[in-house]
Amino acid sequence: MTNSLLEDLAWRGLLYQQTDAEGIEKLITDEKISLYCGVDPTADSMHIGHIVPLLTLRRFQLHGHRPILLVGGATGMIGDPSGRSEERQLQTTEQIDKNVLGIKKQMEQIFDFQSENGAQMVNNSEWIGAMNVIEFLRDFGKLININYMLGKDSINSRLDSGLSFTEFTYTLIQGIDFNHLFNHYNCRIQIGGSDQWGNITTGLEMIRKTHEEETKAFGITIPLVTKADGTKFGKSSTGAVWLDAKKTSPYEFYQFWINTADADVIKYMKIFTFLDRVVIEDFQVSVENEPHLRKAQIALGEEMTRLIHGQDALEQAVRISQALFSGNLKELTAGEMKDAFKDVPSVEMTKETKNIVDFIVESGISASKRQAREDVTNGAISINGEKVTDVAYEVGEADRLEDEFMIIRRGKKNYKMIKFL
Ligand SMILES: N[C@@H](Cc1ccc(O)cc1)C(=O)O
Repeated sequence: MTNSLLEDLAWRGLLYQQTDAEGIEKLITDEKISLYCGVDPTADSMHIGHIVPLLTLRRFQLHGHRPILLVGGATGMIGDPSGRSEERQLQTTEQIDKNVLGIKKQMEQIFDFQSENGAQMVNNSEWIGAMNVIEFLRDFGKLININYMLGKDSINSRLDSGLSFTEFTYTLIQGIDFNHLFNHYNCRIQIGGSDQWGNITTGLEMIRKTHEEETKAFGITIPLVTKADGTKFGKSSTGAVWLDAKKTSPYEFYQFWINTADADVIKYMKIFTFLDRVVIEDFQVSVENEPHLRKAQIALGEEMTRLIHGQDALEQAVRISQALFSGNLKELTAGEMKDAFKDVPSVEMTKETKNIVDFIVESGISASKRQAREDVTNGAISINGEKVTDVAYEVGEADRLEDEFMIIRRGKKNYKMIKFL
């Protein structure tokens, strides 16, 4: 292979299927092209699984090609059956409008919109929303055979478990999108996750049937990101890892990457970061020779948190992580503290002032009064990062952060959040 972009993509493990590898290589070597990837507004934020094709598109942009970012205002109304074992719940128009805004904002962060090959954002409701049913059936439905559709994995695999006519037609809508972008934006390639193969090829079929000469449009899919231990990629202890800081805080986001297993970290660096090959190869050596330093994990956490949340949020995430590691909580603000301890067990207590010994028994920190007294005198108890060694200490207003909560620790690692009612 002589095309440096494709070589890089192959090295990163980003090429799963290509409709015509030679054709694609020739096309992007000879010309700067436009190419697209779509995201349906199924939620008001994307999660990290969504960004793999988008980051790939960004790699094309860095090589001079123009990305077209499609938000599926129309397809989101239908629901893509690809890769799903069950029919989706329909969403309301209001929900979809809200989701579209959230997703657009996140796309804007990843791409450059200013340069000569600046990204372009489109919403398929622009052309699908205006189409009437006769037009749909005559101009597009006629191009595709039922038998051809039934051959698609996304459809075939759902025939027994149930597939509505609505989701059955989804692939035609995405096909119309590709055809539309080919006609109006000279869009030559569609990129998607491996589950999008069927939808991408429907588009190519439509383009082929509506254009006389041999057409020059292609599809590329990207492999599903997997984990070496066989569990599902992209989940933290609390669920999906979202890009929206309100759903997954920058600290949690940073932690997710930092906790990557040695067996996965280099693979993720290749897929998710824009670090150069030589840099990643150095990290690979580090993972092999000095894995305890976790240099690669730290770099991955930094790259990803900076990319999605910016430098300030990254620095804050690092600060929280260090404070937790050293046990020195005094450096954290109340807000950071809340974020850092989101997952520790919590108990609810009333706001009345209480003696420390009673307080830690009642909150379940120490098992008995005798134990509690011992813990306090031994210096094993701290409130919001500050040791309390006086058994006569009265826990009160001054110990409540934001008048709402408190972090109490027994020993080195036993944290509890007290929520005041
Ligand atoms: N079907 C894609 C999203 C998409 C929608 C419309 C398109 O034209 C392209 C892609 C998905 O679910 O991930």
